[in-house]
Amino acid sequence: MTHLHHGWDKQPDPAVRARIDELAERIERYRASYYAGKPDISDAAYDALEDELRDLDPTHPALARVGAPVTVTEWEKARHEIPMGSLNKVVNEAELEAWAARCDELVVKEGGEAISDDLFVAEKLDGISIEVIYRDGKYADAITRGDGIMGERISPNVARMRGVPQRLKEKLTLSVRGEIILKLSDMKKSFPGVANPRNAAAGTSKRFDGQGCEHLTVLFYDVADHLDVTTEEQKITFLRKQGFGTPWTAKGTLKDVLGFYRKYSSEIRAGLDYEIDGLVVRANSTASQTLLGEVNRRPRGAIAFKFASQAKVSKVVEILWDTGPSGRVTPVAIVEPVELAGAVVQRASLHNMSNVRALGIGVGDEVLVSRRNDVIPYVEEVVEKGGKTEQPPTKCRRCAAELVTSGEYLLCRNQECPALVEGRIHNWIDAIGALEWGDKLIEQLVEAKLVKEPGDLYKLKPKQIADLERRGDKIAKKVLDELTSRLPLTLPVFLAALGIEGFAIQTARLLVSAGYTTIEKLLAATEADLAGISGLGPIKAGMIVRGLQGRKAEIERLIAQGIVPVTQEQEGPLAGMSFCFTGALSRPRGEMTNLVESNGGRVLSGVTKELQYLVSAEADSGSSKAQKAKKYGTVLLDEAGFVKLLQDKGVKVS
Ligand SMILES: NC(=O)c1ccc[n+]([C@@H]2O[C@H](COP(=O)([O-])OP(=O)(O)OC[C@H]3O[C@@H](n4cnc5c(N)ncnc54)[C@H](O)[C@@H]3O)[C@@H](O)[C@H]2O)c1
Ligand SMILES: [Zn+2]
Repeated sequence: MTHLHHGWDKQPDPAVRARIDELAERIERYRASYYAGKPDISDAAYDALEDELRDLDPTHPALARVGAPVTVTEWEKARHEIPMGSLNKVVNEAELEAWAARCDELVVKEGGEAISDDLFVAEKLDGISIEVIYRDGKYADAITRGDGIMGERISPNVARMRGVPQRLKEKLTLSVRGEIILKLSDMKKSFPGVANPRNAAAGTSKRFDGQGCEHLTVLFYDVADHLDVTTEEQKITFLRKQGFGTPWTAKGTLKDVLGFYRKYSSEIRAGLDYEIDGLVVRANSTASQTLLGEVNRRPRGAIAFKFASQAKVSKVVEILWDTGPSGRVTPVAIVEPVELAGAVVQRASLHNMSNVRALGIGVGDEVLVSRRNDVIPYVEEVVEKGGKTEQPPTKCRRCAAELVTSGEYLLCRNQECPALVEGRIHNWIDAIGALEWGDKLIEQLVEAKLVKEPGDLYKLKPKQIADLERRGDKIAKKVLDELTSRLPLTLPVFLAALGIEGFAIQTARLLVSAGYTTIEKLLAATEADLAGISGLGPIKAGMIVRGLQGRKAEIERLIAQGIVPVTQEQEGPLAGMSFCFTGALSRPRGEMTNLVESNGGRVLSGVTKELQYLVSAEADSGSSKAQKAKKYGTVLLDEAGFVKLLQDKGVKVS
């Protein structure tokens, strides 16, 4: 971290001073690009830097500016009748509560009424601010925010946008404020290849030829003075009556607002057809707003309640290329420690090789690290280059084998690579459910070359384990007992333990219930044989066959050692039971089949001698299947009887 908290009683040290100056200079530069519709960095990175500056120097003039000065363009400059401001922001509930409490205190002191019980909320649209002027009810002018005082007159463009009436319902002269946005559905339809609606809206709305403006939308949220209203609610009602499009709004108490915010953060936001970056909360009463006044062209009686962005800037110290258990090489950035969502972060994922290339990241770079919903932190972007761009390695860091590229990934294909061996052993231990076997022990055994494949586990002598660092006789006995206590393995467990791609336990069970009841039968199966099994398909069938063939020698060694999967009995509470479904049942057939199979039972398509249970809508139906079943002595069940049987066996049925 370049800064830590330091007391304001002291003069800031020169390093902090330098960081302040650097941040201020960069912030100005980023703003200029951003308001021209060509941001250099993401909003999250920008906000992180602005927050950092605010922490270091809360009264820095760079923080007080609104928008950016208008640069020379084809558009005519125009002065706003009433300056267009910005909003202060809060990013969590505690900050919002503090804002409301402060407002209440100020208003009450001035003889007004507390605002917390009468707030007005609107979606905070992530677009471009615009002032639109009507004269005698007719559309007259549209001016961008610019630096808040002077903007650009882009009237012909805005006239073409949706949600902007040419005429009002009444012959009024007034100035309204709104946000130019590009709806996501319109972006998809009319702006192929564009990913950021805000930037597209900014660029398009300033095109001199006006092309594309017909796909933009303006939503209005404010009407300047001219009117005789006493609340925000009346303003928005007025706007809607005059034919303006508006964002969603609501009135409520502080508690209501917190509820809206949670609902928006957790679900509503994701389903909207346009982007919002928070909610705007204001005192509903315009009198209270006037009492509260403004500071730095930011009203005190209103606040941007932004959705949390769990991102901070930090510096890359090192880039690691870890080979994982599947051979995949995952790049990880080691960064200077930063606190994110309550945790100190030092490692951030870079996903894969392609991503490293796309980011152009290197040691020494300033990066934006984020952590969302408790997932592993990752590097979102390079904010500023500070060093050489990282070149992906050509050799595995674990085994020095040449790496190969597969799609977006780098892979170590050396089957003897310790990372892969560890991965396979790990998978075996997990699948058979042996306890006491930690990662570290597996690592030690692989390192000592005592274990190369699962079969080697069963050859281990207690002394070999006991002699490892920090182990001993007791541990050795315990882990070896665990291992043998799991024998014999059922066929599905044996198969899943091999860890073949696309071959988890469910799939293994499916194969067994489809008649592949021995390992020999499976090894003899072709892709075409397996592809015919319902629920498998050709892709999985291919993976299974190739995976099994690739491990054939190893499987044979296991069997030769006596690790023979037991095949006669399946595992699960319904092991050894068979069912057939017929007629219209209330649950989908697939669900019933899955219920049986995932608990070790078998589903047959017709009534045979070996069928134990026939399940139909009515247990005593006279259907041909039912008659046949009676002849064979098959038990007839209705759906309720079936459910009861499963429940009696301990199967959960929802
Ligand atoms: N990426 C970059 O380089 C960069 C640079 C500068 C600023 N920014 C971004 O710009 C934003 C800050 O600048 P700002 O002052 O333009 O906006 P702001 O986020 O501070 O919010 C104020 C603006 O919100 C808009 N708004 C939307 N819905 C509204 C509603 N219902 N009621 C009232 N206002 C509403 C208005 O245009 C208003 O001017 C930040 O999100 C920041 O990340 C990014
Ligand atoms: Zn390797």
